[in-house]
Amino acid sequence: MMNLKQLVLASHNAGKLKELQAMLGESVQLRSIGEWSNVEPEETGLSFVENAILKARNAARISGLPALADDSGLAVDFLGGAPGIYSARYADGKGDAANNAKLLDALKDVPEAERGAQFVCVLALVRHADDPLPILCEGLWHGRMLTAASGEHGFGYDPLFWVPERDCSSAELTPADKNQISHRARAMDLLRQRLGLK
Ligand SMILES: O=c1nc[nH]c2c1ncn2[C@H]1C[C@H](O)[C@@H](COP(=O)(O)OP(=O)(O)OP(=O)(O)O)O1
Ligand SMILES: [Mg+2]
Repeated sequence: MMNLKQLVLASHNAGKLKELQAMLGESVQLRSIGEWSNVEPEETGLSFVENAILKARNAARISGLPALADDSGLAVDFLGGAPGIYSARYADGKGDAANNAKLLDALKDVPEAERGAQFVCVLALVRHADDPLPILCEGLWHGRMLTAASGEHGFGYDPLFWVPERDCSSAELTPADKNQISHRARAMDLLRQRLGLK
């Protein structure tokens, strides 16, 4: 269907590259769009799907290769699904630590029963920049919001996300374990099926 030996990952997030490459194994080499450009496209979509497609098209256009994008985020029940597609920009672009501090503060008086949340991941694969039929796969991961950060692994909101099936934070999981059960793992599992890689 296309040469899948090399795919450009339309992401400037090193955490995503590491996780997605580990999930794909050695059969597909993911090359970061950072090899071509450090300019990040503006994520103007209103949904994870729209932003994933927009990022994938941009990377395919710049690189001339098929491109995979990951648009993901954290949807907190008490906040009506925020920060959602705005997760990376929640604290106005000040980074993961500021995002986490802002979220802890927003949830500081929220009781345990109302602290449900889910990580969302949408993967979009385009064969070329104007591909009329992007492959789309999504994954969700249900958990709860902790009242303090815990753990050193992972990236982003991992230290604040309690994983019921492991009884620890996402940042306390080993990378290999997170890559078996995360929202990204679920989306990638579907993508591998769609591509006939499993
Ligand atoms: O497994 C995860 N563990 C913890 N946090 C996570 C995870 N997955 C997404 N997240 C958070 C990070 C960021 O705040 C937002 C993604 O935003 P998103 O725009 O998709 O990614 P990004 O700007 O970091 O990189 P890029 O757009 O170049 O792919 O959700
Ligand atoms: Mg982004």
